[in-house]
Amino acid sequence: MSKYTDAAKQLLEHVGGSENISVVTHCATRMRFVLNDPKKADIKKVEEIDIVKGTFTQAGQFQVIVGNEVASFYNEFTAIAGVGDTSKDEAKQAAKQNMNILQRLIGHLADIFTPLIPALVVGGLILGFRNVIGEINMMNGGTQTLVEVSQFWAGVHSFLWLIGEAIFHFLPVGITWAISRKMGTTQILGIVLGITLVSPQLLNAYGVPGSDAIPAWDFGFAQVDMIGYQAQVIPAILAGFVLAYLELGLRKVIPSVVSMIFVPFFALIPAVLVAHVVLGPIGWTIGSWISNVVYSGLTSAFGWLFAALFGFVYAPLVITGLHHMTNAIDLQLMSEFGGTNLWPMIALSNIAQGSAVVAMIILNRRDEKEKQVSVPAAISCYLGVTEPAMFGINLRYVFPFLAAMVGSALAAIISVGSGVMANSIGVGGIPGILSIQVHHMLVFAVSMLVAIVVPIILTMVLAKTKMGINAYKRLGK
Ligand SMILES: OC[C@H]1O[C@H](O[C@H]2O[C@H](CO)[C@@H](O)[C@H](O)[C@H]2O)[C@H](O)[C@@H](O)[C@@H]1O
Repeated sequence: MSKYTDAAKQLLEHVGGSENISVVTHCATRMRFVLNDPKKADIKKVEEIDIVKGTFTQAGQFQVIVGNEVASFYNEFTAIAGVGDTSKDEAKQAAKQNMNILQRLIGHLADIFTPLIPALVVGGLILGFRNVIGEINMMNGGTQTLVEVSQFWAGVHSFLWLIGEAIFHFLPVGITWAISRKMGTTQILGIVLGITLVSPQLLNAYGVPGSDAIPAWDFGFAQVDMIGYQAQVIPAILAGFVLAYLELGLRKVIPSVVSMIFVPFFALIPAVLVAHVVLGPIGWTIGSWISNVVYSGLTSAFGWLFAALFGFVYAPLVITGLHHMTNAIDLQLMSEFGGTNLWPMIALSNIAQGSAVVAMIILNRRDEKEKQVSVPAAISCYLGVTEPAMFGINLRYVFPFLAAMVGSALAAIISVGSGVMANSIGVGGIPGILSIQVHHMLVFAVSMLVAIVVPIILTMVLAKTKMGINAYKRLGK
């Protein structure tokens, strides 16, 4: 019996038992259910469970917000419930859901990038650390970097790139794997497909612009360029879905007695071919187009407006669980422009939510019970995970949530307005500054300060207004 056993049993009962669970997965902070009959879930009782911070229903998916311990809780839950994480039904269920094309696309992107987040965050931390030791002139009176003066740090810098490269340049492997996982198809085939997009046999994507001759497969009647898709998102997404749909289609027509041989064979080879002949070049063009639009939008005269809007709505987007789609754009920006001006706003929004909680800690300093939730929630926000803060505190009172959104919008305007770029996605909280390009660190620090100070002051002011007083009354405080 673990410390999660009781809560897991209660959750199982209140979602309607194992028979009512079609699929259960988890992301960084929440359990995500596809329920056979959503009406059988007793939402009120689920929300009363100690470990549960809140619930949310998004496009037919019932999400239960647990917080940072969700992975351990999930293991206990699935062991008790006797259900696994992915299932063939998942794709069918998703298709049944009543979503328009845009909602489906965003939902797909969120599902693909959620399992990649731990690797992306480690990668961001590593690149951030390399940034500090390799770019900041902190030695010999500010004239040299640590790497320049010390063989040890030069070795560390070079070694860490092994991991950084594996995460960011070999990302297509993660994407095609995540798609096969999401679609309930054969995961190893997804991995193999991804490797064929970044294989060392190909000309590295980063070498393409300066290359005199592009190697090609010569089929006699036609040649196909042997180009790698390092760090490219869209080619991998397109190829991953082609493979998954081919496999799902073939499973229906190939007799099960020979399906183990013929399904992978007839799914993988055409998928790799189509990936290199059609999808790769098209996907690369679409990816460049998307990143150019976002980058131009943020660097245009109206950049501040986009920034204000993004900064304001990012936290509500996190509530829906669809925010992970921004990773696709960040990664595309990184491959196109060597950095992203979108991700710094994400870190700022997370910091702003944490700061609103800090204000609530100060305001409710005598409330010991609330402090058990609010203190860890604020720390978690400052380290990039906001659900415990939003569902545990800010959304319950509402006004701190609003104060954080305003602070986030202002900080985003400063960040984007000053041209801040991050080298990569990083830890989306205070350590996020390590991922910011060195010459932008100072101004980013200013926007961080705004994301801290404005929500704190605004939350305190709003607490004294009708909005704040009503919130306290509503919560019986
Ligand atoms: O849903 C979990 C969290 O997802 C986002 O944060 C995570 O992804 C960020 C990159 O998009 C990364 O910077 C951060 O460190 C990760 O925790 C979101 O920004 C958070 O608000 C959310 O809690």
